Amino acid sequence: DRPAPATAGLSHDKWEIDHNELMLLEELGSGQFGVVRRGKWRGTKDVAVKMMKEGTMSEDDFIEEAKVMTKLQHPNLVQLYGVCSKNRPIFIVTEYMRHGSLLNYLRKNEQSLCTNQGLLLDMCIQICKGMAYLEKQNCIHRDLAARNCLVGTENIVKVADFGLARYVLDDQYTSSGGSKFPIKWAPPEVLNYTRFSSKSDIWAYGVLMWEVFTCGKMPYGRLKNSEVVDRVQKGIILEKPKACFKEVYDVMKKCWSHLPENRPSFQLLKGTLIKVSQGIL
Ligand SMILES: CCC(=O)Nc1cccc(Nc2nc(Nc3ccc(OCCOC)cc3)ncc2F)c1
Repeated sequence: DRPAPATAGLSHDKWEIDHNELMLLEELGSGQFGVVRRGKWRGTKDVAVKMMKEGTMSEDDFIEEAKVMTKLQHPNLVQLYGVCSKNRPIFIVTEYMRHGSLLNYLRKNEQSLCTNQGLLLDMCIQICKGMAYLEKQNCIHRDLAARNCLVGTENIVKVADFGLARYVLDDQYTSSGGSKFPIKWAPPEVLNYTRFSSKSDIWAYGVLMWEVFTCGKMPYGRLKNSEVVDRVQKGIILEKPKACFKEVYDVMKKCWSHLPENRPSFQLLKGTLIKVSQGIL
């Protein structure tokens, strides 16, 4: 596993990274948390550095959580290397993924991807493996979507920002009535009671599969959030993407079972998807 970062010897916390060991390079983009830049750690290691805009997150709680998150290690999870918490803004240092967010990757490569169902299904299976690991570790993502997955070399796909949603202070983002809440990825029990679980992650995963097989379309098109809430409550689900085998759409529909207990676990889903991929390819 990863070598423990050498700290300046001041703090004996191995998740603390000395910012003097970081060289910040080009900006990669920005999220609701602040700016993300590519960086070099100890001169050689490519990293992504999320510079947390002040006031966007409950920092002390997050730093507590960082100790746990550095222990979550899986080939399909973007590895958290550590935090620079001795200064403000705090830096979150993670593994660098060359091709950026899955959503942008799907949209940019639509031509070559939308005829390659095998590759699209393989991406979904990789994400399912990462999520099955989180499920086993009792870690709920709360914001699973193609925008929060990242693409590396050789079509490797990883889940990012797992569990981070708990530390966002902006309640426009955290409350289901908020303008920035990801309504289109939320199941009925989250819309009504904000009840998150691995089964609400499963619903979001079904929407993520729909994003993958439409090569990055916006779910429910330009419908307003209130219209989407109305449809979801009535049990109206997303239509089958054109470039999608019926067997794959059947899996999406299972993820969108109205009751959480009728949805599969990621563990079960992983086996089903692998069988489907062997059957149709
Ligand atoms: C959802 C808001 C949010 O966090 N967004 C957000 C934006 C930017 C970067 C990250 N994070 C990470 N990015 C990379 N690699 C990366 C590589 C290329 C790239 O191309 C941008 C220009 O494309 C034309 C973007 C990202 N590796 C690890 C991350 F952790 C997260």
